[in-house]
Amino acid sequence: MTTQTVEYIRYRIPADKSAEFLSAYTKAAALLAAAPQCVDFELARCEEDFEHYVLRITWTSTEDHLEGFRESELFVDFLAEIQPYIPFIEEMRHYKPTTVRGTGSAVPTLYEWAGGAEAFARLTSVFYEKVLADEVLAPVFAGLDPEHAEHVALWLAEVFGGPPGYSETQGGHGHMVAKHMGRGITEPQRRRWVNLIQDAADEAGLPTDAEFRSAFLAYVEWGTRLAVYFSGPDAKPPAEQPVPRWNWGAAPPYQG
Ligand code: HEM
Repeated sequence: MTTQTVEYIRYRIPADKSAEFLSAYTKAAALLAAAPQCVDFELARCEEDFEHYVLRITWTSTEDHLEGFRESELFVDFLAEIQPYIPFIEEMRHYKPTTVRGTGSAVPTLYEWAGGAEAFARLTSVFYEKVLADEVLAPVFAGLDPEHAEHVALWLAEVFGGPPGYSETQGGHGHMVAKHMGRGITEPQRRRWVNLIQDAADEAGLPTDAEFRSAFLAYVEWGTRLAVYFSGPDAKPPAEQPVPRWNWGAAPPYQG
């Protein structure tokens, strides 16, 4: 359970003070942005009743907010900006996030964008043909289970936001990671894996747009580096964790 807490501050600002309120918060925002206890924040104005504003601030924890930020020099400057509006606060409390959370379907998943299950099946089948013909990787995958490519396709599909096919038929994150333990994967092998999966993505016709490929490669970099770590001598078996769910990161899909 995260220690993060979300503070909601509801204001009712008379119409004649609204411009100066927004200007004060524009300055106060720089102080929140500089606070190491602040994760993110947003001030929203009510569409139905312009006098109502809600400021949402996510803090690393309630304690960090009350004993860290509130005791800091930044807070002195922050307070100087927003003090005139304290009498207009209607609610100021911390809320703990519950497990009820999620994202909607406004943004397609990487899985949908790639072309769904068939796209990942094409990808891994081309990829493992390349792997088995590759002088660096062929020895690593000698005696490969014929279903390996299909399993990896299920894994990638699930990671990129598709159905939980790997978790349901093979196991969770720990199961997948365990397949790499003791294999002593080297950096040249890892890098070849990364290069070949990108070649395979081209040949299998996965989208080539900048946003998709940068998100795809980000996961491949992350995943292969974890594979190297877990294949090494110091690796401890991972605690069972859910399969990671990768998303678009800083560059969402371009939908013109
Ligand atoms: C993003 C990176 C990676 C992903 C998503 C991935 C995925 C997987 C999955 C899902 C399995 C289990 C397959 C099954 O359940 O049958 C597996 C096994 C394996 N992986 Fe990876 N892997 C990655 C990186 C690597 C790298 C860099 C290497 C070596 C260069 C590697 C070598 C192997 C080997 C040798 C196995 C065992 C194959 C077998 O069952 O005989 N993997 N991988």
